[in-house]
Amino acid sequence: MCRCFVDAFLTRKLSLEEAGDKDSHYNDENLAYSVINLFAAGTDTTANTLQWSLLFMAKYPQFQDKVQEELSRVIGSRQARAEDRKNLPYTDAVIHETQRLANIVPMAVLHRTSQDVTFQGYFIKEGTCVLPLLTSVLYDESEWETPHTFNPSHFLDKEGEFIRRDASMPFSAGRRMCPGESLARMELFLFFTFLLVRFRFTPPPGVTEDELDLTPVVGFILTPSPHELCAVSRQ
Ligand code: HEM
Repeated sequence: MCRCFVDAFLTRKLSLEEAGDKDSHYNDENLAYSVINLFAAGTDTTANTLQWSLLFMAKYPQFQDKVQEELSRVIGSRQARAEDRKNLPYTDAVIHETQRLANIVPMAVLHRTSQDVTFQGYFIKEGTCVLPLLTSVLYDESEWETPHTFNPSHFLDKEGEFIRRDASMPFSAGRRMCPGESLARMELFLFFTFLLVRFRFTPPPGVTEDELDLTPVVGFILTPSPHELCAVSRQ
């Protein structure tokens, strides 16, 4: 019976051992690191992005209104399914804009050149550490109309249809870009819509929207500073 990633890994390990392969990559150390990677790379990132999305919704009620109007009109009070995304362009744009402005992995992950390279006239020696600064793309003033402001229109055309933007790369780019992108996008869509169908997010009593502070806590991942928000039932 294969219930999960760990079962699949252990089954493969066993069959390789039975076939006499004692030196495969399917060993306990790699199993532990893979599980750690899945938790570290796959849980914090999505949870953080969701925190940012709720903070943006509480701070900008005019955008929350539009998301909730679209959700009520298209799916009503039921839970969204993956296939609903194409019919929810405004909601999709809000999630993309959340990822752009939240910029949670600003320096992607450290890479090292495997050989000497000349890139755009710059010589980079083999073995040099390279940090791809995603901030430079996500906040690029030549790409975005209002790079430093939350603006879902960045991802909408004149008819209100969702548009992809090349400069939207919160998962980085190239061969080593995030392998969890499609899973993360699906999770963000399902969790965000689930919450917004059921709740209205507001600042707590006595706090204004303007007082919600978007300054991130700086670390390897940019997280929102701790906030209290109210989740008011809509049903
Ligand atoms: C909002 C969610 C997420 C964001 C913004 C994100 C972003 C990133 C970024 C920027 C990188 C670095 C890519 C590079 O080296 O240039 C990365 C790597 C990685 N991500 Fe994600 N990620 C997310 C969710 C996930 C999920 C859900 C998983 C797995 C379940 C995952 C697994 C990984 C792994 C294993 C790597 C390392 C890949 C490698 O070094 O080859 N991530 N992610």
